[in-house]
Parts: sequence; C-alpha cells; structure tokens
Amino acid sequence: SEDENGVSQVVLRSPRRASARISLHGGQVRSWKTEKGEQLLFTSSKANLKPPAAVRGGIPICFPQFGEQVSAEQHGFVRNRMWVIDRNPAPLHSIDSSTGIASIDLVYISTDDDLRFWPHRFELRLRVILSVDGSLTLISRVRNVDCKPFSFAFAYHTYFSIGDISEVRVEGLETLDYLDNMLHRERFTEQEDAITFESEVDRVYVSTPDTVGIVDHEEKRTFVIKKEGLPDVVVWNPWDKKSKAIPDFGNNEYEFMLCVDAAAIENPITLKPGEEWTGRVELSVTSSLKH
Ligand SMILES: O=P(O)(O)OC[C@H]1O[C@](O)(CO)[C@@H](O)[C@H]1O
Repeated sequence: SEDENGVSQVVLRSPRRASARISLHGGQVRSWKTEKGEQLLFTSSKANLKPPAAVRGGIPICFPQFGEQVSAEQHGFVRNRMWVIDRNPAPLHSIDSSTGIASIDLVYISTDDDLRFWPHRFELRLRVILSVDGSLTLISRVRNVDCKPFSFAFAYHTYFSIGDISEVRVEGLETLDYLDNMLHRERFTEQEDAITFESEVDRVYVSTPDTVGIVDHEEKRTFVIKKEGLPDVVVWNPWDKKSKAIPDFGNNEYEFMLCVDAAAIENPITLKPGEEWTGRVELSVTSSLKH
C-alpha cells in the first residue's frame, strides 16, 4: 500500500499491468489506469488532497444522501470519513481469485458522532475488483444494523477523464425522463438520441437500462458502464461558469471530465433492521466507438 498525506492507499495491479488505487479516505477510488498506463479517471489539478474534504476526482461515494439536503452534508458524509480494510470480507463468489483478479475490501461502520448527521446505524462495505481485462468493478453493500428501518440514496460519483467534452456522446439514456438539478429537479423527457454537451448539464436520469456508454471521439474509446441495483444515472458537467465557482476545480477542466454516476436517487432505498442492499457497477473501456 502507498501513503498520501498520511492516508493509506491500496494499489491493485492486473497481470497485464492495468492498475487501480483506492484511498482509505472516503473509500475513494483515486486512479484507474490501462495496461499502457493511461489514466481513465479525472482528478482536478486544484484538488485538495488533505482530508476531510473528498478529493475532486476519481470515484467519491455519495451516501446516505445525494445532492443538497437541508440538514445534511451535500452528497452525504461517508466520502469524508476514514474507512478501514475489511479483515473479514464475504467470500469472492463467482470470481475465482486464481484467475489473476486483484481485489480489496473496505468497510465503514457508522459512529455515535455520525448520528448527529443521520440518526441511523449502518455498515457500508465496498469491494473493488480489478479484472484481467483491466475492467474495474465496485460492489457496495449497505447493512442496516439499527433497530428501526431507514431509507437512503447512493451514487458512485464517477469522474471520467475524456479527450474533449464537445466530442463526447452519452448513449443509452435516450427517451428517458430526467430530473434537472439546475431547475429544482423539475422532470423532463430526453429528446435527443444521445446526450452531447455544449453547456452545463446536471441531471438525474431515472429508471435507466443497466448499460450506458460514453463515446469519446477525441480519445477514440468508449467507456461502458454496467450496473446492478442502481436504477438511476447522474450526468454532470459544470461547464465554464460553474467551473469558476468551484474552488478545487480548474477553470477549463470541464473540457476534460464528465461525471456519469450509477446511482439510486429518485426512489430512496429502504432497509429494515438486519437487511442489506447491494449496488454494483462495472466500468470497462474499449477502443471501439460502439458500446
Ligand atoms: O462539489 P460536490 O459536492 O462534490 O458536488 C459536485 C456536483 O455534484 C452534483 O450534485 C452532480 O449532480 C452537482 O450539482 C455538483 O454539485
């Protein structure tokens, strides 16, 4: 493992030298690289790498809330907390570890202090798997260890690194409804057959298919996002004006990043005491422009 600002990070490597780096701060994936060493996740050059704030980039985890809430931190608080390595992880089911798979299990167990932000006790486990083909899988499990039911939202706030935002198409969300975060979550229906970008976009697409693609013409590659237990997809690019208003974000960096988050937002997930929810996302990249 490595260390950044006194925070432990775990590095996973595939037999073909693809890699991923996960920080115990927020259980945040901070890097995902191809076999050739290309970085696939965006991190701002102005990112604040010192805890407790989540680092602007990689894959912060938004839980138990997404977005602004009256009495809670934007996007929940687990992204600002120190997680630990899970010394007693559930067995790796369908994946046999002898096939060169690299994986790590982290866990965040809520504290008495957290009850000030959200009055429920929970355990959040994260498994990160780097496969032989270089694809990256994140499996989160939320367990209700409280004595009463609770409801939450969840998102893998994924900052993809892209070549040029004006040359990108998001496919798989056509004709779907979305909640526009720029208009108080007013509901609209997507009219385009693919999402392209020429201004700020901040939307939650609801009841989406389990596969979505980001076609990056500049880099001649396509990110494929496969998800389970996460019905919604957030699409966010701050464009120029909002970029200037975000302190840990460079003014023109919006041209080289796009957030496409597998999420559960529209209908909060409810768990009774003892129940557990699983949200899984698999990220892969192909050099074809078809997903
Ligand atoms: O600055 P953060 O709290 O990480 O949030 C970043 C972004 O997330 C979003 O909620 C994405 O929908 C945007 O509104 C923007 O605030």
